[in-house]
Amino acid sequence: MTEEPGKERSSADPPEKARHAAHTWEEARQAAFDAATPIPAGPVPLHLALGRILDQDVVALQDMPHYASSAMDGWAVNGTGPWILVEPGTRLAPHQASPIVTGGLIPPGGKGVLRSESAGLGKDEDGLPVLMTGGSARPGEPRTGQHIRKAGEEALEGDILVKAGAQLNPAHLALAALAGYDELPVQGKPVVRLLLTGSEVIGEGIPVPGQVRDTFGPQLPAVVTMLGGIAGGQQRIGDSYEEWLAALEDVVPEAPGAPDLPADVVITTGGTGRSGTDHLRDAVAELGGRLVIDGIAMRPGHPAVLAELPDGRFVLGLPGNPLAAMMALSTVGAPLLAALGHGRLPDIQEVPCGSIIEPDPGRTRLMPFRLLYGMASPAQHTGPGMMRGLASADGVMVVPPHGVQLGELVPAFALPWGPPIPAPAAPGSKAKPRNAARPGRTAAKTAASGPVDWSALLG
Ligand SMILES: Nc1nc2c(c(=O)[nH]1)N[C@H]1C(S)=C(S)[C@@H](COP(=O)(O)OP(=O)(O)OC[C@H]3O[C@@H](n4cnc5c(N)ncnc54)[C@H](O)[C@@H]3O)O[C@H]1N2
Ligand code: MOO
Repeated sequence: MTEEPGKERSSADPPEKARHAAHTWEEARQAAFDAATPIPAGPVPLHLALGRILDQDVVALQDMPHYASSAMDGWAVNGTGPWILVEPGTRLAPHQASPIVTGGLIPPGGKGVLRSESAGLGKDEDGLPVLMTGGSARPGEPRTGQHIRKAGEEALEGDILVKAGAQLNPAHLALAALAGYDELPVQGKPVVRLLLTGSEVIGEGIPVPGQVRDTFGPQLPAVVTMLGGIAGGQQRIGDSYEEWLAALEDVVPEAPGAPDLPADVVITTGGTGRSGTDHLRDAVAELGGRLVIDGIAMRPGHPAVLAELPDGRFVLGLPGNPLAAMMALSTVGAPLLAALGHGRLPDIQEVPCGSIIEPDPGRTRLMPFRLLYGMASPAQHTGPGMMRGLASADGVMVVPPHGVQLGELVPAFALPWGPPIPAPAAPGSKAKPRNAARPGRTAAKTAASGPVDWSALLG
């Protein structure tokens, strides 16, 4: 059941930090998915519409092109030459011409365009300037309609230019612009702003003792995008309650170029603990928000929080420890962004486990793994504050509290940036090293008698 402590609290009645009922890992994913409804479709400016799913057909608002124009630099002419020259834009009577450039509006009475390289200027018997064919002109040039782009030759008013459901590519955007659109109706997609907290966190350079380099700024916008969100910029704050409160009221992106769209989700990093410097829950409560998830029985990432503010924004509180944060993002953020973006609850696959993993009663462990001979071996360097193990991982095992036996199938998920988890071998077939059939190799002898723990090979 979802606990909602924020609802009963007021700022005069500070929340009790120590008490909360953690969701199981499975409950937390489902609760995050169920908390959100798909964001309705709406118009977005063309420059932000790339990759979005078109919600309604784009139709031609008028004939395209909407006026007849010249396809060549030269002369708009009426009838046969020689032609008397008149001012550009005036109606052409038979045997009259006026200069025109490529794309120029064909004047009334213009029947064709004589290319500049097919034309020559001369004088008539009265000594007045006239235009004649010459140069590379072919006999009969220009024919009626020659080198004129007719109105409506690309589309007639009302024609469907792009069908609803298309994922908008750059050419779609150009076509919409050509048709006169400034914005397009697209399916909703969550805009995610990041609030990175911690006065010890520095954004550049080599950290001295007591400082840490920010791991979230370089990775979270990309991961948010991979999970189907729109990275909407980020703000950094220190550790004071006032900063937390002000920023949660309105995250002001510092990153230049962030799309100027209201946030649907604010992802915070740090401050999920229960010490005097951890303010997430208090700030959410003071803003009148409700906690959807307050802790998950998993490791790492157990202090993760999901809250909903009265204005409808979700706040996803990731723990400060970098690996813990990524595991919390995979558990809560991925389902939340999927639900907001019209998607399904992300899939969980199974992979044969390449090690014995002892029980850890009461909590799920999320273990980045490496695939060795088709089996998942826990990666090294996977402390909650580390990134090295995740950086080389092939996926993440979801190890149940009762542990896993060697060779047993264990639930697993792919990394947003990684390859899909390979389908496990058919029942009855044994996971074997690729060289198992070759005689004389140690692997061949051992694989024949059952699964082998290859994790010692991981460096
Ligand atoms: N007494 C207890 N202490 C802690 C518990 C607990 O149950 N009882 N849980 C631990 C676990 S597990 C986690 S996870 C963290 C949660 O910490 P917070 O979310 O409050 O985060 P901070 O305390 O602000 O930072 C934790 C850690 O992460 C580093 N950090 C913060 N931001 C960044 C960043 N942008 N890039 C890299 N590293 C970052 C920060 O320096 C800290 O080292 O609480 C444990 N403690
Ligand atoms: O579980 Mo914490 O979330 O270890 O790092």
